[in-house]
Amino acid sequence: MKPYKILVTEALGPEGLAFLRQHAEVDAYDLLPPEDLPGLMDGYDAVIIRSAHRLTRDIMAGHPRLKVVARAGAGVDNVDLDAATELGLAVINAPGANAIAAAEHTFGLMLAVMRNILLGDQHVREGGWNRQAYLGQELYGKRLGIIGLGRVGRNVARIAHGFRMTVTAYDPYLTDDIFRAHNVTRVTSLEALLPDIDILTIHTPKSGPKLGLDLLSRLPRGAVVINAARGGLIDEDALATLMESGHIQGAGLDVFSSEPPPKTLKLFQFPHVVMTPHLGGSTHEALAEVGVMTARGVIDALNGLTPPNIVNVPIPDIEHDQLHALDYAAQVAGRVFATLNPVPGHHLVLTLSGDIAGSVAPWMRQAVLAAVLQERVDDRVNTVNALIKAEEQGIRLLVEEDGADSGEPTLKLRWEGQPDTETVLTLRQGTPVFKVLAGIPMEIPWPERALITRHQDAPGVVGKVGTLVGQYDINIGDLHLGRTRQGDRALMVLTLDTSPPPALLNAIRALPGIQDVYVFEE
Ligand SMILES: NC(=O)c1ccc[n+]([C@@H]2O[C@H](COP(=O)([O-])OP(=O)(O)OC[C@H]3O[C@@H](n4cnc5c(N)ncnc54)[C@H](O)[C@@H]3O)[C@@H](O)[C@H]2O)c1
Ligand SMILES: O=C(O)CC[C@@H](O)C(=O)O
Repeated sequence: MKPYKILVTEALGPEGLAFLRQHAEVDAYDLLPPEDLPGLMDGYDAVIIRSAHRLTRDIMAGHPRLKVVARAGAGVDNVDLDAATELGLAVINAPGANAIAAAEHTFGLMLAVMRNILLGDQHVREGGWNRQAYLGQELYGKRLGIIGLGRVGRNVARIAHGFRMTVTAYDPYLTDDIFRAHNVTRVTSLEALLPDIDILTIHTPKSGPKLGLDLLSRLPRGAVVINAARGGLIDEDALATLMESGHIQGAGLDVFSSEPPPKTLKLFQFPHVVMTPHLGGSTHEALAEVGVMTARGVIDALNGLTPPNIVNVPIPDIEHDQLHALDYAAQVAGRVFATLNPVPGHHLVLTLSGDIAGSVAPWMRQAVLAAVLQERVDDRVNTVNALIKAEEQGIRLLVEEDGADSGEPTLKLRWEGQPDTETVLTLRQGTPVFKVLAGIPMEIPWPERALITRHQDAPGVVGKVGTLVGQYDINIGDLHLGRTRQGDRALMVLTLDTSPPPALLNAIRALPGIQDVYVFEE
């Protein structure tokens, strides 16, 4: 029996489906009627959609088994990200997997408009041969303006250079280096871009700038407009008005405010508007790439790993193995800290140093916080929703970086004002090593199975615990002792070769001087 059940609501590349089927029972539809989705969500660990479905709060809430939702594509505008995050659902996408396809489709639309390819085709099919009527224009030497120089925008720039176009772009979120690296002239406003280009193409997310009558009118007379990004970025009524007046010569549209567009769409009247049904990412190659990237992300997320294509967690740009090791360290530190200090404070102080300071810190704080909260929140809590759950619990996280940004990654945790709760863990060659536990300095490479006693430092305690463990035929692999000072608070950490039964734990608890016993097992 496979451990997971996954619903795929729309055709996914066969390679992606095959990967999913290695790990999960998969119910895959070529196109699930969207109205059937709400009734089908129960019982799945993950749901993968493409373009025909929307994952709203109502649809995602109330399914205890659901852990991951995925958009097999670049944009995630058809997933309610805030709701998914609050619900602790990891959101996966496939950034860049169809960027080449979308960029090539952009040029398909551009050439179709500039060279009258569809009109010519129709003319020939109708028996015509009027070459003069379909005189076109070259791309060579034209001024291309790109809004959004991301994964698709950069591929568009690359292809444009092949046509010997001059390329200018507007993208306020990127550094100058990226424009230089792609040989693109940077402008810092739409007002600076629009008047000086012949062809405009937009490649932002749905949240990008909306081009209405005012902005589109700034294009020079005779300009061409392409939108293969998201419907609504170009106002369709404004475009129709400017097509009617001849201000805009032609347009290529792959996406629409409403898909499919209504029969009343004014743009249908204009022969120089070329339209395709959201085909930008629809190549065999892109679907294979999208399918595999989405499937891997979904399975990794279900396995508790942090895939690079998770949308609602601030993933650091580090190697997968390093991330995995840090994730484990965060889990261990948070779990042990929360167990040894069961009475929480209001301010959790987390100090990060070494390789986890800087860009790794935003993710690390969520990972640690999730591990701490998992010990005390009934609801689902994970790296996705840790900040929200902490707020609900009245816990504020104070993150400090101690200035050392190289060397062994080290996490220090304590409830503010309670030095006895301090826990320090270092990641040494991939192994978590505690250096302080509950305020007591100790050096403990973390084992797979540990038994910890909290006791009063007194003669005989160690021997009595050891004898009891032996009576249950359990081998002790390692033993560490620490205390604040002679006769005061003490901790003993035993590495056990097999699991201690409840009767043994009760017997240890009953020993004089023992305050508590905890077991940690992988
Ligand atoms: N038609 C299709 O089938 C198809 C296929 C792939 C991608 N897409 C869409 O194309 C668009 C681009 O995809 P991508 O993979 O390149 O995304 P991306 O995230 O890699 O790039 C988007 C770029 O837009 C920039 N941007 C964001 N807001 C902006 C603003 N207000 N002004 C200017 N720039 C802004 C970002 O800085 C980023 O560089 C998305 O909407 C995506 O959903 C459509
Ligand atoms: O092909 C698709 O289903 C989606 C393509 C596109 O909208 C994307 O966001 O990647």
